[in-house]
Amino acid sequence: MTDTAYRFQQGFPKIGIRPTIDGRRKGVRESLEEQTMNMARATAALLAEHLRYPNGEPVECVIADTCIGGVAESAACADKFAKAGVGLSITVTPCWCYGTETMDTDASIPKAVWGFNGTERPGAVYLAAVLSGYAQKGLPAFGIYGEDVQDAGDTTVPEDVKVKLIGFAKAGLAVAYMKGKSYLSMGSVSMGIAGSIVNDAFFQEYLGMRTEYVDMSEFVRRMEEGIYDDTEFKKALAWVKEHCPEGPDNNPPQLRTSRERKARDWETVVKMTQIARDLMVGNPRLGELGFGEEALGHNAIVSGFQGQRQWTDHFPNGDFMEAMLNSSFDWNGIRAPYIVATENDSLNGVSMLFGYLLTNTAQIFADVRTYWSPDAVKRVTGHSLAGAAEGGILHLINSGPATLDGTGEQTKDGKPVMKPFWQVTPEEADKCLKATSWRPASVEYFRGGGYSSDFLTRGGMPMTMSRLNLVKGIGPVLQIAEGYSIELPADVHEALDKRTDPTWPTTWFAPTLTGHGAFRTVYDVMDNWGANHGSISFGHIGADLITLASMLRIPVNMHNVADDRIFRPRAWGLFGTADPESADFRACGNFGALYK
Ligand SMILES: C[C@H](O)[C@@H](O)[C@@H](O)C(=O)CO
Ligand SMILES: [Mn+2]
Repeated sequence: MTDTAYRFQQGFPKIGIRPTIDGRRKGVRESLEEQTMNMARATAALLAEHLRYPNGEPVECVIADTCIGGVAESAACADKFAKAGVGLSITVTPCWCYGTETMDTDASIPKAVWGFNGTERPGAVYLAAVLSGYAQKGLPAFGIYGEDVQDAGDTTVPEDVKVKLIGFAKAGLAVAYMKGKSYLSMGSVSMGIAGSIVNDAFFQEYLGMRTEYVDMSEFVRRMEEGIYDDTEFKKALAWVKEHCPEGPDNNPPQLRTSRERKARDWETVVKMTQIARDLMVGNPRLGELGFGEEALGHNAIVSGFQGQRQWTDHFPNGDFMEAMLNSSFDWNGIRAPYIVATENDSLNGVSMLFGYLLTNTAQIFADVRTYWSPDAVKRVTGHSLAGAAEGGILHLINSGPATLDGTGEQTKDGKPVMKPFWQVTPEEADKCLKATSWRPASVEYFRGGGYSSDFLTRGGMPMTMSRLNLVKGIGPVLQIAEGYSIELPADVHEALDKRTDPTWPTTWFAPTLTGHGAFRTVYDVMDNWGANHGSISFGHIGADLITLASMLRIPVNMHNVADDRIFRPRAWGLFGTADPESADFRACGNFGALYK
C-alpha cells in the first residue's frame, strides 16, 4: 500500500446536501421537485469540481433521497447522512419551506443554507426564516443568497454563490476531518514555551480532538530495540546522502564534531524521522516485524516534538525530522505532508493544521523573530526597502521545522508557489531539495548535534501567517496576517541573516497593511503578535481561516482581510454590525465551543 493510501484509509467526511421544499402537494410541491433537486445536483457538482480531500481525490457529496418537505423527510435525511459519514450540511431551496420542520438540528456539524434569489417562489424568505430559527435554537448557520435575481429555470450557480458554497465547504470539511483525530505530544514543554503545554480541554472542546502523549524516551527505545523498518532506513539513508547536501559547519572550530560523529548523527536523524511518523500514523511494516502495538500509531493528524532541551542536550536535534515530515516528499516519493510543530508548540501546530486542511499544502513553522524597519535595513546595509517591503519586513526563521516546500521552488506560470502534493512534480521536489542545505546544528544551542535545514524562501509568494493563542478567561483566539514573501538582494539578505543563526531557513515576510489597528504598520503587526511562533501558509487564506474559526467559535482578534471577503454564520450580525471584530468575540462567547 502506498504511503497516501495507508494514511487516509479511514476515509473522509462527506458533504450532505439537503434540498428542502414546500410540503404542500397537489400543485406546489410537484412544481418545485425538479428545480429543487437540480439545485442540490448543481451544488454537489460544483464542490466535487473545486474541492479535494487531503489524498487528492475529489470531495464526495451525499444528496438526501427525497426533497425535504417536513420533519419525517428531515429525519430520513439525517439518518442517511449519519450512515454515510456526512460531516457538514448544505440546505438548498428555491422556495418557501417550513423552517424548523426542515432544518438540520445536529449541533456538531457546520451548516449552510442557500436560498435561491428568484421571484416566482420565495427562497430568500425561507432562508431568512430558517436562519432565525437556527439563531433562536443556538445552531449558527451560514446564509447564502445570490446578489442578482435569477429566473426560475436557471440552473447555474452564480459566482458570488459559488464563492460562498466553496468557502463554507472548505472550512466545514476541515472541522469534520479533524474531529476524532489526535494531537500527538512527543515530549513535554520546551523551554517554558506556553504553547507546548498541550491543553486537552481546548483540543477536546473546540476541535473535537484527542491529545496523546509519549515521552521522548520512546525514540531511544525504538532505536535501541530496532523498532523501525531497517530496510526503509537503509533506503532512506542512501537517499539522504544523495539528496540532502550537508552545508558548512558554522560552529567555532573547537566545538565542531568529528566526521564519524556527523555520520552517526545522520543515521540518528533519519531513524527519528521514521519513528516520529510511525508514532503519528502507525506503519504496517512494524506489524510484519512483530511489533503489532507500535504498528497502529496514535491516529495523529498533527504532532509536536519537544526537542529542546532534554533531548537536544544529548541527542541530535529534531530539525531534519520536522522539516522532512512537514514537506511533500521524502525517500518514499511525493506524498502528503505530516504536520509537525517544533518545540511541541501545539498552538502553532493547530495553526499549521488549519492552514493545511484549508489548502492541502505544506506549512512553514517559524519564529516571528525580528521586525526590520526600513531605517534599520538602510543603516546596516545601505539598502532602501521598496515595493511590498516598503513598510519594513519580518524575519521568519526557526531551527528546522519549516517545510522544504517553503523554498518556493515549485512554480505555476513561472511564479513560485506551494502546491498540494499531487501537483508537485519530481523535478520540483528535487529543486526544493537542491535549494536546501543541511548545516551541522549550532552546538552551543544543540549540544547533541544534528542538522538544521538552511534555505531562503523565494520572494513574491502570497502568504498568510496565523497563530492561535490561549487567553485565560476567553479561551482560544486566532490572529491572521496576509502578506507576501520578499526577495532581498543577495548581499542584503546575507548581511541581515548573518546577524542571527544563518544555519536556519529564512522567510522575509511583509504583511499587507490596512492603515489601521494592528495593520497600521509592519511594526504594529510584530508588536501585536501573540507568541514567539507563527504558521505560514501559501496563498491568501485569511477569509477561509475566519470562516473556519467562526465554525469552531474561535474569535479572530486581528486580521487584514477585506470586509467583503469575510463569511461567518448569519447570527454573528445579531451581535452587532458596525464593529464585526467585537461582535465576533460576543458571538463566539455566546455559542461556546463546538463540542462543549
Ligand atoms: C535555539 C533556540 O533555542 C531556538 O530554538 C529558540 O530561539 C526558539 O526557536 C524559540 O521559539
Ligand atoms: Mn521557536
